[in-house]
Amino acid sequence: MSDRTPLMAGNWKMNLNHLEAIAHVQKLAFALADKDYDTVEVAVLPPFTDLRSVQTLVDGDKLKIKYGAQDISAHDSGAYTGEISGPMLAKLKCTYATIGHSERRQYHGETDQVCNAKVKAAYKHGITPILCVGEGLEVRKAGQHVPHTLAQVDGALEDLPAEQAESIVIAYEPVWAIGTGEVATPEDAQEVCSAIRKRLAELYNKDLADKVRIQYGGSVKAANIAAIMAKPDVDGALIGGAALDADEFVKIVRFRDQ
Ligand SMILES: O=C(CO)COP(=O)(O)O
Repeated sequence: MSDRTPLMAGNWKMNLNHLEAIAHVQKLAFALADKDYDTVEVAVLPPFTDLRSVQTLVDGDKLKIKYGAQDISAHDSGAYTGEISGPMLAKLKCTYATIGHSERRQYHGETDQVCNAKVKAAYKHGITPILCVGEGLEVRKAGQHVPHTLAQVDGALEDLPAEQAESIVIAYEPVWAIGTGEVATPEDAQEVCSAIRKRLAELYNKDLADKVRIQYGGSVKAANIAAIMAKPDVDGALIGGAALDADEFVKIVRFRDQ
């Protein structure tokens, strides 16, 4: 048993406006008992426009739910229309910023180099990156999923000091399992998560690698989370569709009760 606290994070993607966000977080707060947070860390990753509302709710009611952004700019300020900076997210007391989600890589051309700059920008402002990596279907069919994913890890962590890398969260999200209902097997998840941990030991050291939380993401539901979490190198999940249903998300958080 590792002493890593699992992180269950709901990536809402482009869903739930700020009013819906308030209702949703209230439902989570109501359904989760204090003891749930002792064994599992719970986070929501809403759209930018919801963050202020979520912050107000979490602060006002002293909720233990953490929150973060789905992206972060590599720049601190300036002429970058449409972008949201680290200082802005830090001001909203975001704990996390998702970086390099496959949808950002696919639709917004984010490269490993861009991810690397964003990881550094997050740390500069005290925000913990949730770095997303994972292969598409063609790469998986060619049996290249491990080297492909490790190359993404290498690229995003380039020149990142150990003091920062030790707190990073890495989410292994095979693209073919995202939003498709086709979940990776627990063995698939373990294979890549353990390869990522070994790579962290090579890039840094074993102590650091043993501290880093590595999540699985891709069609996670209450019905499959327990089997995935039973694998030794899986330290939580990044949940898309199922996180939009508060009851389902709470069941995922309580995977140990199943
Ligand atoms: O992309 C994901 C989380 O970041 C996974 O999405 P789904 O859980 O909807 O497959």
